[in-house]
Amino acid sequence: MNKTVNFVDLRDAENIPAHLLDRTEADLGPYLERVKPIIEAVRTEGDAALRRFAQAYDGVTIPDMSIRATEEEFETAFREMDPELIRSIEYAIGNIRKFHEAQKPEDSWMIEVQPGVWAGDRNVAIESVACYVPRGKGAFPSVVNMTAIPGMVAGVPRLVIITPPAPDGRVDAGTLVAARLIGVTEVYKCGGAQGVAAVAYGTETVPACMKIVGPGSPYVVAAKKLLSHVIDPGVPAGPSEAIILADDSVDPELAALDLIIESEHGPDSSAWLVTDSPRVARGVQAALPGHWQQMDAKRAEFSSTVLCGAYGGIVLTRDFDTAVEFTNAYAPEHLEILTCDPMADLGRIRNAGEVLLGNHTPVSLGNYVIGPNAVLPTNRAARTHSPLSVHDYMKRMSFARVSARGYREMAAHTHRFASYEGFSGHARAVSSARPLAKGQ
Ligand SMILES: NC(=O)c1ccc[n+]([C@@H]2O[C@H](COP(=O)([O-])OP(=O)(O)OC[C@H]3O[C@@H](n4cnc5c(N)ncnc54)[C@H](O)[C@@H]3O)[C@@H](O)[C@H]2O)c1
Ligand SMILES: N[C@H](CO)Cc1c[nH]c[nH+]1
Ligand SMILES: [Zn+2]
Repeated sequence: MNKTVNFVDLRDAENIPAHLLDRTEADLGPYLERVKPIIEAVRTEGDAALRRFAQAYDGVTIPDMSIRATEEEFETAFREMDPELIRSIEYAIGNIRKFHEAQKPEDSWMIEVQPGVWAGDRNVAIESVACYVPRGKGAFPSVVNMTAIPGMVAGVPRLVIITPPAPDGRVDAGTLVAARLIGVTEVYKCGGAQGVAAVAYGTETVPACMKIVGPGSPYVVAAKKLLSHVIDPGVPAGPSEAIILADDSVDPELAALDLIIESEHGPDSSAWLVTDSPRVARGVQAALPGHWQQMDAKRAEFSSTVLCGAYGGIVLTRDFDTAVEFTNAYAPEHLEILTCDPMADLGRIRNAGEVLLGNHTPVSLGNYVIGPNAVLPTNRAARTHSPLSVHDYMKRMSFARVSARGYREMAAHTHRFASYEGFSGHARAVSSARPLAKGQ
């Protein structure tokens, strides 16, 4: 594999070239056009369209494929699954559930704003949520865990999974095992834009849901964007991306291993080593080919395409402050900090989905077993969005109650506002025209 790792030397640069902050997701144009007819076909033809697209895009050869995973499929998945892997899925579920239970807000709270005036919030689970579990460039029982567990913790009454079928018309076994262990009973075989459309509009088999969560390819991201007026698209989680932020204290072999992690997701991923150490930069550049030779050929190809392409590689900065500045501007989905004092450097990070600290916390652990969610904002969305959490499966409603005592004071202030803004109805509702009992 004689590709050249993308090496960007910014030591003499006045500022960060804007194109370095781009991702493949930045240009959804072609995907938006591509998914429009798919969405319309699912809206008008329902299950028949899902079966047609499963054949066209997922290579399914079973024309009468059952769109909902059957009990027999769940049982077969358990029977065929390596017991050690089942134990690992259970281990991960335990940690992820513990983390998200700690996140869960109380059912409600209330304060007395003024004497005789009470107000508060109630936290209520969303009635129906669809969890998108990708299946194109990999199988993701880990994404089942990351999307279904917070939904169960939140108490969502109807939590379903949609995921692309394999050519034999079945759902990935790990996905079914994780779903059953978590308690999700509805798994539907539809992925890509057609899956998003199915839970947006509903079909004969797939229920319409109020929200969709979970990561996906640009086809999924484009469909969510086009259907955002029909179904809440949730956290913008697109192709995986990472920054490894390193100083001169790190072993380049370790930094190279961790730089590869997210780059292997697909050619549409992004991954950068950002360092002020020429030794580490050159050491990582030299180490990568050896790691690729030890990898699965498809994943090595994905990784080298990313790290030798426009959306990944090595950035060398004149000092560590500039490396931190690049990281905050980039707003990575995953950030690893490999420095002599990562906890101190954590305080300097403003924009990142998750931050993993030190040599013993590679992104792989965060992806699967630590507990925090691995469905994270991509394409710089980390500047304003948070990791998927229990809060994404709930919403708040505020409430208030004003006693007669509180009303007398509030009515006068309210009347002045309404009169100034020209709302006579607002004003009359708090005037002497209000038929309150005498003395109230
Ligand atoms: N941000 C996160 O938290 C997170 C987590 C896990 C994975 N990911 C990312 O999610 C993405 C998953 O993408 P994926 O491709 O593996 O799976 P996917 O399920 O998102 O996409 C595959 C689906 O796309 C559809 N499709 C394929 N070719 C098509 C075409 N030409 N036209 C229309 N539709 C087509 C098919 O229906 C297929 O099932 C990856 O980029 C991965 O990096 C992100
Ligand atoms: N890194 C992905 C989020 O970008 C999560 C994941 C799942 N499986 C492997 N990786
Ligand atoms: Zn990953």
